[in-house]
Amino acid sequence: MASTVMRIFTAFGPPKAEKKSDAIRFGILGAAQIAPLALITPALSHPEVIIQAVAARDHTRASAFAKKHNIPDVHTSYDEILEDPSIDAVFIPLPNSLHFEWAVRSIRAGKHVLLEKPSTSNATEASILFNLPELKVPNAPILLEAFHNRFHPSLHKFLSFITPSDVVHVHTDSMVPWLMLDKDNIAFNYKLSGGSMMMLGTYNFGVIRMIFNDNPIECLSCEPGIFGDGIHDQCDTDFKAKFRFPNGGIAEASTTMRGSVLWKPSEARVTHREVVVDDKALPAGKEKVCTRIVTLHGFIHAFIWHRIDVKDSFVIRDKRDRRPVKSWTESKSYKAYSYKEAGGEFAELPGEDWWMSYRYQLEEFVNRVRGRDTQYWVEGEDSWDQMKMVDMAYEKSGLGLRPTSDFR
Ligand SMILES: NC(=O)C1=CN([C@@H]2O[C@H](COP(=O)(O)OP(=O)(O)OC[C@H]3O[C@@H](n4cnc5c(N)ncnc54)[C@H](OP(=O)(O)O)[C@@H]3O)[C@@H](O)[C@H]2O)C=CC1
Ligand SMILES: O=C1OC[C@@H](O)[C@H](O)[C@H]1O
Repeated sequence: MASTVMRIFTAFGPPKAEKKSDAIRFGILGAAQIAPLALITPALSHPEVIIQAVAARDHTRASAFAKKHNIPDVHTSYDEILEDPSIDAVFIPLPNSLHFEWAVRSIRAGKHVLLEKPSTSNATEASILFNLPELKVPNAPILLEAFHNRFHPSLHKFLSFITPSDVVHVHTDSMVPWLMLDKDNIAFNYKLSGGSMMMLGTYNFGVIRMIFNDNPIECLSCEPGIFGDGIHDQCDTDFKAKFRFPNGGIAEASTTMRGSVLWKPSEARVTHREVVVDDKALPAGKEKVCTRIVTLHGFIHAFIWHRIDVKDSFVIRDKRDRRPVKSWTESKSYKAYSYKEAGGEFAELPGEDWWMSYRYQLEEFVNRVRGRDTQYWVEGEDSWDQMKMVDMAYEKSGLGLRPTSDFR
């Protein structure tokens, strides 16, 4: 317990690294609520990252934000950050509807881009953004959808217990307590491309796509919940969706942004088909089969808490009539706050148990900018596929796609 408290305490107040003289200088577009968690805090412990500037629509607010977070420069507009030659990279934590425009503008200004999730409002925008000619030239800017949870060691440890082709069913759920978001939140504003699938469900969809290592063929059903007040009703406050994958497997996703006050960690539960297990000790005429269920509790905020449960249900049966002779289960639980703790193939990868998923993500972003190898990355095509899955669900829900920006 004491070590958990210490780990979380250090995650939010990490040791400050001495900055290298050629550190990457970030500008932040918007004094966003998420910026301290997603970038400013992780940057403290990174020797190659300096948060140099912030701009907000309201200069007084930007100045207060800069003072609070020790950011040296305050610019008067987002454009001014893009025009600043001392800025190497930008973080875009704007409402979803503005991701596309400001990512395109930033890339055209030659800045590397860390872009909040979801990458765009829909797949049309994603296809334009991730196929920009400016991204295909030598020394092109780096563009990353900030899918922080996908960089955490726990997710990779979890995936190491899964055989994608054998997955028959996936359950995922995630929630935000209702107290955390009022009706004015950008999450419930259609013009700003809000909705629970955009804000939270996208994590469920991302982890489902990683589990199958594939994209869904079809959204079988999608039932959204809405406020029903005639104002916010194009935005889902919660949803339940079902998808079919190319191997025949089914994935279910449910999310609520009106959850109970008691926070429940997100959960991804994966059921495999029954497979025959080689066992030389078995008498002729008998076979051993196994059905595996792997659960990751805490697939979004794994750095706070997570647990991976692996449950193998074995049966020894008669081959002729499939009559069970013996059955038993073997269960084991794991955690992986660092790659060292994940062990095995991961053991030598960098990180500390107090690194947040955002810190792991920043490590890889810097590696890419520096032209170094990355052990994990979310490619542009992956982000585009992700938005196709989001679109599939919105189409099925009857709420329709989130609006496409006019910006080109
Ligand atoms: N990675 C994560 O864990 C999380 C990611 N997110 C993502 O981050 C992004 C921002 O979320 P969050 O920080 O909660 O958002 P905020 O409500 O804090 O808004 C972000 C910024 O948007 C700017 N903005 C620009 N135009 C508008 C407008 N028309 N209406 C409202 N705001 C505007 C504001 O900038 P200004 O300061 O210039 O006024 C504001 O600071 C979203 O894309 C969301 O999906 C959200 C939560 C968690
Ligand atoms: O990105 C997010 O992660 C955590 C949630 O609390 C938040 O609403 C969401 O946008």
